[in-house]
Amino acid sequence: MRTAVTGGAGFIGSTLVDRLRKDGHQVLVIDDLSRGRVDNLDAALATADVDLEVLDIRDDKIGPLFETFAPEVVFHLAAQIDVRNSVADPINDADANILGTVKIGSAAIAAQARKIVFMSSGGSIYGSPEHLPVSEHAPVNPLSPYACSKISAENYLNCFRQLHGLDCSHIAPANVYGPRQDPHGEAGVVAIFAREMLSGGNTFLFGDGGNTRDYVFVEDVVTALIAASGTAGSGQRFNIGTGVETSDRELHALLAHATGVAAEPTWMPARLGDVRRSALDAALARTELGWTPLTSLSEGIARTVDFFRKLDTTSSDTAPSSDTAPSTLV
Ligand SMILES: C[C@H]1O[C@H](OP(=O)(O)OP(=O)(O)OC[C@H]2O[C@@H](n3cnc4c(=O)[nH]c(N)nc43)[C@H](O)[C@@H]2O)[C@@H](O)[C@@H](O)C1=O
Repeated sequence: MRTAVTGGAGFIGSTLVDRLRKDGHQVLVIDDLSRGRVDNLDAALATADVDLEVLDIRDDKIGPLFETFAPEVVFHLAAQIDVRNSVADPINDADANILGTVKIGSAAIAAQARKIVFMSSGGSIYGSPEHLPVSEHAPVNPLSPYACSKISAENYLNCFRQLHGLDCSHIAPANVYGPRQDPHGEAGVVAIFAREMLSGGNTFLFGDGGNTRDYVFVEDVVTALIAASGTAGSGQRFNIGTGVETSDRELHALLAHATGVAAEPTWMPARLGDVRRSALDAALARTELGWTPLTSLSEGIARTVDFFRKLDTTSSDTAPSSDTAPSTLV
């Protein structure tokens, strides 16, 4: 199958590209490298099956590029991913995430692609829901421009599906973690703790350390993206998470165990804007996509720590990939 992956040089995107390539697909990566890294694609680009086009998703060249490559499926992961940045600069966020999606969707329609699989954000679009784990039936309640832009992009793609027959599904993950996550970003606490513990730095816990998150391993998210590229789940959003809440304190202890570092965290006041509890109900993905998370948190953390440990010994560059590239947070 011919596939295009926007944001394919980022943390999630490049993991997706690796899987698509191993499954025998042709991949066109579109990434402006604002956050993504070519290093993430080193193995993929060494093959004849993967090409990288360094381009902003809003560039007019996207149309002709898609017409020439003729992807059957477009995985759209490129986005402005910083929630705080979306609050400070909602116009930039809307420009990248809404207009960028309209551009990618229009190019996919013109190139007669079959489907677009969109990276939404299960962690942000429901706000602070009453019941956890939250299902897709819960009302959306965007508390940031970022969440607004993700919901808006879903709506545009659903509209294009009805207007033009370009099929779509939306993958809405919880807190994604794993190798290649950017430890220098605003979010991504697993990568942040791993890097700090391995390099002898400080780790911080905010408030009482009792915030909870649903941590889902990047390989499991990639499995969901690929499962959604078939005919199932037409026009639907799929929450992708484990349904399990892990507190910041518990996460810190798991990372300390995996790195073998016993350092105590530095306690800081609670951060304004931090959600208290978060977990996603992925029942729809289980029934419709046959998806289930295969990686336990302890195994995923061990693999992530292993990645950062090797990076330390093989490179002086301590800044591996970013979240989903040009910019995703989920
Ligand atoms: C939907 C939503 O999802 C994510 O936001 P997040 O859940 O806040 O992600 P995080 O990895 O920054 O924090 C997770 C937990 O970990 C705690 N925590 C402790 N110590 C540190 C610490 O040192 N750094 C950070 N960042 N968090 C820490 C922090 O207080 C929180 O309880 C982002 O993708 C975000 O962009 C987004 O939109």
